[in-house]
Amino acid sequence: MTKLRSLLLYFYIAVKKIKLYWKVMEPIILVHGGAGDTPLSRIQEKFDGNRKSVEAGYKVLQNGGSALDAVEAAVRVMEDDGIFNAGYGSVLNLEGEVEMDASVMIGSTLEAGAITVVKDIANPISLARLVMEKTPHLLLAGAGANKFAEEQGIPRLSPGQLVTPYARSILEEFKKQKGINTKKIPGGGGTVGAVAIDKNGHLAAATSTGGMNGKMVGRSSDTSLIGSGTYADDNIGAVSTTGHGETIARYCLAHAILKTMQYENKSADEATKETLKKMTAKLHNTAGAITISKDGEVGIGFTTDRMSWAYRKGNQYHYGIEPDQDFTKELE
Ligand SMILES: NC(=O)C[C@H](N)C(=O)O
Repeated sequence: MTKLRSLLLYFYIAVKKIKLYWKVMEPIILVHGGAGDTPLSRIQEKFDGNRKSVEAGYKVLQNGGSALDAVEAAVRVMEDDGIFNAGYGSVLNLEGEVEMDASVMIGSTLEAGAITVVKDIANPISLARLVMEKTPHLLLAGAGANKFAEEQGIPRLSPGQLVTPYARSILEEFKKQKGINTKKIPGGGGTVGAVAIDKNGHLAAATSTGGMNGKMVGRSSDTSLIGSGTYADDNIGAVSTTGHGETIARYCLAHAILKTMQYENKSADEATKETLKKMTAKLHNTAGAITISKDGEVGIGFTTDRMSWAYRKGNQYHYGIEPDQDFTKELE
């Protein structure tokens, strides 16, 4: 009997050690569809878009795919949707054009890629990934980034193909209101982002945006800046942010959230909410963020009126858009 007991104990310790060595994680994909004053009429469409995005990302993770592949797949779905301010549906600059920013980062090696002020491509997030994987650089801008896209075989769309009637209408509204109101996010946000942890415990983050409605031509946003819009580190967590870009960039928001987790021993949710509150108190402007910690904790926060978000962990699907909202669904 004692022999059997010590054998069982031995087996238990061995399994624990193996698990520690090959960190087997429950995969999670968490997405956002932008922080801002989303009109009530667009809430359901945002929920639908976030659900499709989570489905795409989770499928990758379920099949044993990497966090990087999952966040790219999730963001691509939202870039194609039309309801979000990214890819098709991006807000317009003062001259009525779409100029997009995106960034991606992997937590295992801290490799990252970004693009800014890019025109006429469907999926900026995939171009950011190519910058990471195929160039010695971190960030490509404007005409150079578009040239690289062509070299990589990414089709160039015709001018105006990414412009939706909604984007055109809010630019008109913005122009009527005369000029850039730096304290508000004109156009109600809608940037998209995703963070994921895969079964090997690796993290990745991705963010994509059309920027700000009525922005100056050539304006580049926080979404293209590693540390502001996007950050991932397997030793801490992964973050994607959204909101007033100039404020997020000055606060290095994504990195600030992770440092709060690392040095102040806060959970992903505490760090996300508290860092956002501190940023808003100091810089008097608003934002939102989503976070996954290295242990698979989820963090969601925003100081804007709304931010649509959704995640899947196992068979649990969670989503919301208002403060403190958390709808839960049990999936098959
Ligand atoms: N809604 C957003 O997230 C906008 C983006 N952060 C920007 O400033 O361009």
